[in-house]
Amino acid sequence: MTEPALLLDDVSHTFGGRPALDRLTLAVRPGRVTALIGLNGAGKTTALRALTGRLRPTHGVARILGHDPAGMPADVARRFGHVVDTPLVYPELTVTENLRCAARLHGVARRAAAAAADVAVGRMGLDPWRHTRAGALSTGNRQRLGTAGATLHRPTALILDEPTSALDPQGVVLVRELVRGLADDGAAVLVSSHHLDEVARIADEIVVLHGGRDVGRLEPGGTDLEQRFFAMVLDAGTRTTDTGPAKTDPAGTGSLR
Ligand SMILES: Nc1ncnc2c1ncn2[C@@H]1O[C@H](COP(=O)(O)OP(=O)(O)OP(=O)(O)O)[C@@H](O)[C@H]1O
Repeated sequence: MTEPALLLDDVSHTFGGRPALDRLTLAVRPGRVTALIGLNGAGKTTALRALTGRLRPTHGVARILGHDPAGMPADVARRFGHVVDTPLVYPELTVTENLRCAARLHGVARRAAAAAADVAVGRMGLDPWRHTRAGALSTGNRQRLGTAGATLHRPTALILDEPTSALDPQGVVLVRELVRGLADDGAAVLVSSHHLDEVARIADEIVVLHGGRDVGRLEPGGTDLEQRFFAMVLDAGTRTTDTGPAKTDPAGTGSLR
């Protein structure tokens, strides 16, 4: 079996004594998309921050392509892409300039960077805004730009924290195609989301987090995902963090917000 390209091994983290992650182990192998799903405060972003090296976990090990994320060699860092917290976008630069910059930062040669930026503009539906300053973009288009910048070098390991949270239905489809395309080319992708319907369409595996713990897996092709999600969360109890009681979804949107 191939080695995981993204790995959290027995990772725990506390904030001021409060557990945010509790012995979480997660491995994403090349060609696979894993979705992390959970209620607000479940620990999704903390897990992704630990994996990207933005947070040094209290216990356990994080690895990106076999390396400590806080000290990746440059050639490994160039095969990695991520958007966690705020996307790396320069507000004073245009969409195209930002993407060229992102390509260069990921080690793409100058001439190829211009071409990669053009492809990324098209792929994320940003053509009407290619000469717009990033600071003047709508929230959704800024999110499209962040995702484009993190993926235009075709990373082999990719982490996206709620990549569709601000997107319209067209943007959701574009992100889905992008993520699936990268995975089909061999990338390992870890994506967090609140939207079961959406992750069921792109993920090979759905990991349910609650109170910082892995409380079970959902089969993306399965039925009654939402019911099974809430059953897992209720089973796990409400003993940790500020996750709070499980919420229902009266609007039937499939959103867990
Ligand atoms: N910098 C921080 N300082 C203190 N507590 C934090 C910090 N970041 C996260 N937490 C706490 O850790 C727990 C997990 O938070 P996290 O942001 O990882 O959850 P999440 O699943 O991403 O939530 P959401 O769906 O709301 O984005 C929560 O109890 C949160 O309050």
